[in-house]
Amino acid sequence: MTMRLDYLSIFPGYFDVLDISLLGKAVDNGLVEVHAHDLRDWTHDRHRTVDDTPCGGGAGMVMKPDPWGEAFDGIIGIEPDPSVHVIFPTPSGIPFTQSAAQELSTVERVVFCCGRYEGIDHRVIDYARTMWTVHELSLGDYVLNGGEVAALAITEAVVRLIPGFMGNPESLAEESFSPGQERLLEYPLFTRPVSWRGMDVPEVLMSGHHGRIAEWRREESLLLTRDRRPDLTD
Ligand SMILES: CN1CCN(Cc2ccc(Cn3ccc4ccc(-c5n[nH]c(N)c5C#N)cc43)cc2)CC1
Repeated sequence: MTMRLDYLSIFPGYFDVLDISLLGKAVDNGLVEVHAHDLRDWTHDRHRTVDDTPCGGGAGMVMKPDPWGEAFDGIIGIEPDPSVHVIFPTPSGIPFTQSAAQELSTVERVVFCCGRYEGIDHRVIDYARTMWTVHELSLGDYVLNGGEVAALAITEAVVRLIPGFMGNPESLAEESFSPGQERLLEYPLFTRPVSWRGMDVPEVLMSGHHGRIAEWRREESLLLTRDRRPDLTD
């Protein structure tokens, strides 16, 4: 299966980065195809206007619905198709999780709608919900300037789960936050040299005793999780 990824944004250049690193390999291997679109291509005025003042007053600007609607018609089509998943990154979205990434990794077509300013006219989201499967997702409780960085993060989390993408699929199953995994943070990692600037790799890791190593790693994960993410131990 090839996953088609579309990105709608007034900064389509954000997505040039998808041509490099592992994601670039996924494109070369035909696992994903990536299409970035400039929302301003669906404006008709000289200034290529995509925003206007908020109805009801308030600070900042809101993205006009018209360019989004015309872009949807051109990129996705005018017929409803629930197999198309449309993602609106937004501060008011549902927190994006590994299980959401897992679900999205089986989808054949994903369209990211990257807002800017104070957000997108809500009728765009309401319209999209009548046509496709819509996800309003948030990366976390902090404020970004737009949806592009979130779209890149969601893309990386999803694409790496596509069968055939990662060389060693077993490593995915062991990762924190993977379904079925106990929700623990990763233990500390070490590699050569064994001694570096007066600090040594923990002896147990050099013992070759797999049982003791597994025990040490679990204990470290438990300590770290209890210290940094007590919410995961509920
Ligand atoms: C009246 N006021 C009341 C406060 N709001 C809050 C607000 C709304 C938008 C923006 C900027 N922005 C525009 C599109 C867009 C998409 C995603 C994100 C985003 N931020 N953080 C995440 N985890 C994100 C994700 N994913 C931010 C975005 C900033 C602040 C404005 C209106």
